[in-house]
Amino acid sequence: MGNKKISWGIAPIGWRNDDIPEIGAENTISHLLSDIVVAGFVGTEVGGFFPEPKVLNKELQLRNLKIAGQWFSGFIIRDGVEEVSKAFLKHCEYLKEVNAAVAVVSEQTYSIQGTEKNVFKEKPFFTDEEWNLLCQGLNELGKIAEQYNLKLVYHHHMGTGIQTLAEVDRLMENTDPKHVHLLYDTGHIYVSDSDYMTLLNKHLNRIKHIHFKDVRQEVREQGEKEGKSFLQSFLAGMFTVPGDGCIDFTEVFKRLLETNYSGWIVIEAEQDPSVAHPLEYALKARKYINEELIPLENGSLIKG
Ligand SMILES: O=C1C[C@@H](O)[C@H](O)[C@@H](O)C1=O
Ligand SMILES: [Co+2]
Repeated sequence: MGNKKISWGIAPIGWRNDDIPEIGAENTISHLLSDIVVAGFVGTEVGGFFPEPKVLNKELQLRNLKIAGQWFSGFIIRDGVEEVSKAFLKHCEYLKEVNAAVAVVSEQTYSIQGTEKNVFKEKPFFTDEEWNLLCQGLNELGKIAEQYNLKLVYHHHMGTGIQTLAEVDRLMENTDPKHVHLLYDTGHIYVSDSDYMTLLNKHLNRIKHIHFKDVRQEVREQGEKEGKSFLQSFLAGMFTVPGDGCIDFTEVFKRLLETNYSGWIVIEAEQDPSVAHPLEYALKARKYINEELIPLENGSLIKG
């Protein structure tokens, strides 16, 4: 039997992308959710185009799908935690209604992820005072999430103040492990640091949510040479599904099994859906999981 402690999901980002809402706009919620079932995944994350909880729950129920969580852009440094808490409360209310497990938080103050800046060279850095504000603020948001039975998982991200391993280390050291957990995104840490195992090994006990994102090394190198932005990089095909890029997910998955990881692993591969057919890539991801990862559990080929 597949490992019951791990739920395999796939994010809407291959069909529609909140960072560039125009692309894939023809993909409806029914289309997305049905594709997810066809590809053999048990859930997804909420995208910006998702409907109100009642409508979403009906669509999920019809397909026996679950919601893992949803991204939240925080501006704790820019706006202060009081202001951010108001929006975060609403976010958590929505997530509770759709029975999600995690609230994915990323600090977007000074972020260049949606701009035309060179994502390989122009990321922001926080001052000591800003670090304090952020860490204290995240502790507060984490407590709010718990009131809704959710875990706050912090998403390190290219082009933001929390991008590198050193920055993740500092964030983990200065936030309360009771309230602030970590989302491990293989693609973001690899593009940033050319390494994905150190973060995993160092912060295993804080990791409560995972994004499996693979990287096409040649596209990454070309993007770096040309000084591409984050959006230009993913449109050029920097990211792909596990098994299609340079990350060895067997190494990652073995480590997760050894340490009894329990929770979601969500495939998250943003590409231009007019270039990379979303269902084709979802099926490719599932094939890789079934053939290369699940057998590492017990030699079983049954879907998890
Ligand atoms: O988890 C994510 C959510 C997206 O909005 C983001 O840009 C993407 O890169 C990601 O990892
Ligand atoms: Co991610």
